[in-house]
Amino acid sequence: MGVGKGTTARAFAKEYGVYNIDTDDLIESKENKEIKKIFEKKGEAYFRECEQQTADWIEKCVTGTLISCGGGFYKVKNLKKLGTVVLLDASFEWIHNRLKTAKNSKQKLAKRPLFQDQKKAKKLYGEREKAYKKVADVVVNVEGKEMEEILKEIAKKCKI
Ligand SMILES: Nc1ncnc2c1ncn2[C@@H]1O[C@H](COP(=O)(O)OP(=O)(O)O)[C@@H](O)[C@H]1O
Ligand SMILES: O=C(O)C1=C[C@@H](OP(=O)(O)O)[C@@H](O)[C@H](O)C1
Repeated sequence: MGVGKGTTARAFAKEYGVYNIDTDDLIESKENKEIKKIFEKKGEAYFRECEQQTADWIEKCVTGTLISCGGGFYKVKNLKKLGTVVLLDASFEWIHNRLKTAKNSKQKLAKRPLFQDQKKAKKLYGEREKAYKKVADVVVNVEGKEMEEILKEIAKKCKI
């Protein structure tokens, strides 16, 4: 949540001339609702089902594409069948601080239902930290780094 998956994926796609898709965008489009509204109206469990359906579609239909995802997507059953898993890593405090001090920070926090309560968000981060590292093929620490450096590190570690 807020580490920069979407932004980095878009920058990477531009730099390396590949196509990229985002699982949250795909879900919003299919459901014709913003993520926030899906959580409000149908609940988190339903959203997780949407993520699994998206993962199933990716496994069946998508190749040669950079995919960014939501922070909970790592839980889909077939994650390791989808491709190289890149973890963008940063501390909770750093992520929270960047979101908090961003230009339209209210909006950025509001669109993330699981980031509404800072204590709960930190707890979730703590619970996921180990699991993220376990599923990742490649880990790139992004804290305090310029985008150019992040992109180079991803490309090098993924041998692109
Ligand atoms: N490398 C970066 N440098 C500066 N700001 C960034 C960078 N990556 C992301 N951001 C900012 O951080 C916020 C969260 O990024 P986003 O890509 O939406 O994260 P995620 O997809 O992981 O939730 C956005 O406001 C974005 O503009
Ligand atoms: O961490 C999570 O469980 C979620 C992260 C969000 O995406 P970002 O990681 O882009 O904020 C979005 O998928 C949804 O609000 C749930």
